[in-house]
Amino acid sequence: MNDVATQGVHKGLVGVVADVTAVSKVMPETNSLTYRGYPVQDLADQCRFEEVAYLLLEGELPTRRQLNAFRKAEAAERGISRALIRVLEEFPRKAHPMDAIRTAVSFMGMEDPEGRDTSVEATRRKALRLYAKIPTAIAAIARLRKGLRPIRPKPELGFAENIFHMFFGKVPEPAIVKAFDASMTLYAEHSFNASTFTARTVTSTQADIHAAVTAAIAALKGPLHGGANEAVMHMLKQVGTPARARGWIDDKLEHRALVMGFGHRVYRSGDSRVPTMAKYRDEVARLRGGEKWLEISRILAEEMLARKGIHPNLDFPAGPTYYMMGFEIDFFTPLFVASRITGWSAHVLEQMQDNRLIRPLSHYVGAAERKVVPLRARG
Ligand SMILES: CC(=O)SCCNC(=O)CCNC(=O)[C@H](O)C(C)(C)COP(=O)(O)OP(=O)(O)OC[C@H]1O[C@@H](n2cnc3c(N)ncnc32)[C@H](O)[C@@H]1OP(=O)(O)O
Ligand SMILES: O=C([O-])CC(=O)C(=O)O
Repeated sequence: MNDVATQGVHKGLVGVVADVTAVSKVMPETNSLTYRGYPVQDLADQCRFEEVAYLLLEGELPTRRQLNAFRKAEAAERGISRALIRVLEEFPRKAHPMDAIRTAVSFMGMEDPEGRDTSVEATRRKALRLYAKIPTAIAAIARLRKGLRPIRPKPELGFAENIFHMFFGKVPEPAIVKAFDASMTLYAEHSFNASTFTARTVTSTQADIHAAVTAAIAALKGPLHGGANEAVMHMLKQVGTPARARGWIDDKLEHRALVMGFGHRVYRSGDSRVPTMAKYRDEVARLRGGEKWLEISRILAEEMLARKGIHPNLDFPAGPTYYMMGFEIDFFTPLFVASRITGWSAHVLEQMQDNRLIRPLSHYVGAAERKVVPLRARG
């Protein structure tokens, strides 16, 4: 095998700057992140997710009047069609909800009144419909697979409250809603991560936003990306008790296994979003009696840093937070979708407005050129 590095190959596109963006800035040197110039921690603490969604889609934080109009428009689009519900009813009960929401978004594209219109104006309207309808579809998937009827969205509820209402039929206390809302803000956007880059690649072919988002959901599912928030909770449950945590990690590191929720391609000394998410996780643990998960998490993080020099990423505190809120583990990555749809849409719009087909090169290392032997002579 040739030495690929000497051939100009950037495996995994490590270190490659593929385009410019004005959506967000990831700064590993200071462990910080801004959305359109605003520090993500400040957005999570001081704004509602609806304001952040508006910021990502429109480029500026909304005035009160703009926010009211945006909320109204979103609330009016929350409903999903009977046809989509019938499709969801047919899905196998054992289907992973990420596969179900990926297929639901693909179906929404076929139903959308502007499905084939790839103008910027139509794409902006479709982005709003996706942002409004995705939570409704995810909650319907959660209910239907238990044999329960979906709960209709309530237009008078905020984005976060409405998700709890559609999943559980009730809205928890404000501190839990705030923690969830902050997680939506923290998950919303992160420059050219694998799923966003996938959405931009699909958009670069002039395919429509539903195609781009369907592909982005497929990319987010993997455990090296969004799927890690589910893997983290499975891992914490497998560890089981704080007393077992050090032995568990000894075993993993001895076998050179990945410890989920740790490491990051861009951040090397800590993920900008972790302290804020950990603060809300700790509050949820206090309210829900989940201190055991905090103690296991503390030991795993301490050991990973001391022995491997690797820090946790956002999925590490987010996974147990969703668990303590009562969500089933295989809905954690779909909840990530409900947030990241805003970042994906902002990137789709940005790509459309200054497009060039994304098409890198490859360095060939296969067989040398040879003659085709006809089938009858191949034995
Ligand atoms: C929202 C998000 O998508 S955040 C990311 C969520 N993903 C996870 O939590 C999955 C676990 N983490 C990982 O697999 C990786 O850290 C990734 C995929 C996120 C980043 O991958 P890369 O940039 O290719 O890894 P990187 O080059 O930093 O790895 C360096 C070394 O650290 C090791 N390492 C990195 N992460 C971990 C981990 N979580 N557990 C154990 N070892 C790890 C690698 O195996 C590698 O070891 P080696 O040099 O002996 O081969
Ligand atoms: O940036 C990445 O590679 C992954 C990530 O943290 C995200 O998408 O939020």
